[in-house]
Amino acid sequence: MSETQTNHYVQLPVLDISQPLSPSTLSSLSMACKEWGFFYITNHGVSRDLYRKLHSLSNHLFNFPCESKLKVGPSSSVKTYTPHFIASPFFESFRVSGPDFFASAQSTVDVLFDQPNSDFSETLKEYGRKMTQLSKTIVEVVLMCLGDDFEKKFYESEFSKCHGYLRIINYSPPESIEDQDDDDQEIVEGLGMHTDMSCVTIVYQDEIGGLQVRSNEGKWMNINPCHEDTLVVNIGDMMHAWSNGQLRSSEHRVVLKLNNNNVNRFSLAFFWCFEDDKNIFAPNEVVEDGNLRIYRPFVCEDYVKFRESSEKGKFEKVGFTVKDFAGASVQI
Ligand SMILES: O=C(O)CCC(=O)C(=O)O
Ligand SMILES: [Fe+2]
Repeated sequence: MSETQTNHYVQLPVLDISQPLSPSTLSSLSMACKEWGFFYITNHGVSRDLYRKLHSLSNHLFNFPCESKLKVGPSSSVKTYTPHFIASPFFESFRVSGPDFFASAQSTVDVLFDQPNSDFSETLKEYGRKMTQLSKTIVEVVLMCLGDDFEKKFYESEFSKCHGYLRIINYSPPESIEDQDDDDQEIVEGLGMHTDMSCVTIVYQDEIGGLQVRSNEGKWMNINPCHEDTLVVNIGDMMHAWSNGQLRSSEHRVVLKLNNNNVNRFSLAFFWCFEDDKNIFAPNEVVEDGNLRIYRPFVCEDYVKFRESSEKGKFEKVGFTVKDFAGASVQI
């Protein structure tokens, strides 16, 4: 199914993560987190060189024959390789999980390569370490958006056991079609509409673009393709539920144009999540005066399992969100 590309770009604040937060930056960030659940970060400390390396090493893995890649995936309890036709015909991904990113990456490499090779795992170890550091800083900043000193009050007690995993994604371009209108470009979904389950997600997307966020009115808005110097951050369901819905976990998707010179789109999504046995329950201070809780308390792992098993949404292509899972029919 194809549809027509829209040309609306959403305006999002850019947070210089290397600098102390000014009151005006905090206020625009806070607005963006509540309205869009998306913002950009810059000066994140990941070099262009590291991204180039990640891209070329990942391509190497994706270039293995399908039969080899399938050996990585379904055999393990964590679905490390997601083949085409799960999320969409154009989507495939490898997952690398923390905290030992090296070991996780190496278990994939060991299945694919005949010879010992640690280039990929070393690089993933470095990227995992950088994303872990960044995620911690981002969670602190996001907590500041909720109230004065909230990072001091809640970071240690609620967020210090978070863990991360990375999804390395290869989108193959759809084949071009005839009868194309010059103004309106035909598009297909590379990754269907979903919300992330994480507390926060950090996305690197290459220059091709295609990431879109759904506005409150249901309109698809483009998120600028960022170059190596800017990353996209979005709020996921866990943070949304913990903040009693104050921070938005927006529906988003990835669209692919039918004619982009046959170039694959490459992206990296790093998900920073609560520990499995965490009971998510918005603290009193987070529930604004006069408001009630909009989610019943739930255990993180149960939500992840609900998402993985829900028929409509085989993990990446999700029809359900935390609202379906823990939305309170009676407010508490
Ligand atoms: O590929 C992208 O740009 C975003 C991927 C994404 O939203 C996800 O994996 O959850
Ligand atoms: Fe996502």
